[in-house]
Amino acid sequence: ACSSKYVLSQMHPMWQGPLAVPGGDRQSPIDIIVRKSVFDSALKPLVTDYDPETCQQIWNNGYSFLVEYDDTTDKSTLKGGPLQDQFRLCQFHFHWGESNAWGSEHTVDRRLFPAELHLVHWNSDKYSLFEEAVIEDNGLAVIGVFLKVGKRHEGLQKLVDALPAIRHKDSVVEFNKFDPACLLPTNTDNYWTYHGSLTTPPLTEAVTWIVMKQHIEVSHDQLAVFRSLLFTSAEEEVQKSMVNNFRVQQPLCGRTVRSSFT
Ligand SMILES: COc1ccc2c(ccc[n+]2C(=O)c2ccc(S(N)(=O)=O)cc2)c1
Ligand SMILES: [Zn+2]
Repeated sequence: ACSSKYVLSQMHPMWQGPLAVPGGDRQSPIDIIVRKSVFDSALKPLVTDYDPETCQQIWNNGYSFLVEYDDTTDKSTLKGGPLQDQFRLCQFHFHWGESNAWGSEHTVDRRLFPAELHLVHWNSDKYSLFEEAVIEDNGLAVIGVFLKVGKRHEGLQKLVDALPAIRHKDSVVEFNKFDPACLLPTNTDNYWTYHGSLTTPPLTEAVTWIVMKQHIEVSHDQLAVFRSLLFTSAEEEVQKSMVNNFRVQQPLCGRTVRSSFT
């Protein structure tokens, strides 16, 4: 597991702050301006190889909910695409809005989506722990997938059914045999990629972002269950709905966004 060790207290739920990292010139998320992205024929297809047996738990960290994977071996990996090394899946989570009108972190030509999935991986060729990788330039690779409201996503339902058990911050339940590949779009060959950062504290500029061009569809009711989660722990008297847990777009600062497609 890659994030359960972290105390997330520094991550105030409504935190979307102007908080910039000193000298932070490669922050995320960004607006992807399609006509300004540069086609790179050297970009390869993504190669994901996820083992559902490595799925361990699902928990509410007070900012989103995370599905964590055993990343002590190379059983669930990502390579190819823009990556030179092999990366290990450690967790996936989502960002969403209080309404279907917004919620994603990245935007495409300023278009907002109701939610965005992040599959978080760390470079296991170069580092031996997530904690080491998270502070290195080429330490992390995060796949971003946009969610649109439409037909029900059968694969997502198993995850949605587990959410009521983790309504409050810091609640954890065992969660096994979930194959995150079912959350990827049918076409994973078309993506944008750029160098950026974590979108929550510690905002480290360690991420090779791989944002899928094709979205996935989930039902309105499935997304409504995301919004039934709470930022607050069971002890707090005022309960706050977990919504709008996204960061605002950050300056591109001269970075180039490459595309794997024309
Ligand atoms: C070194 O201290 C850390 C390191 C990482 C922490 C973290 C707290 C929360 C999330 N993380 C994360 O791992 C994390 C944060 C954001 C993202 S995101 N939204 O995919 O950019 C992915 C992963 C603290
Ligand atoms: Zn995220």
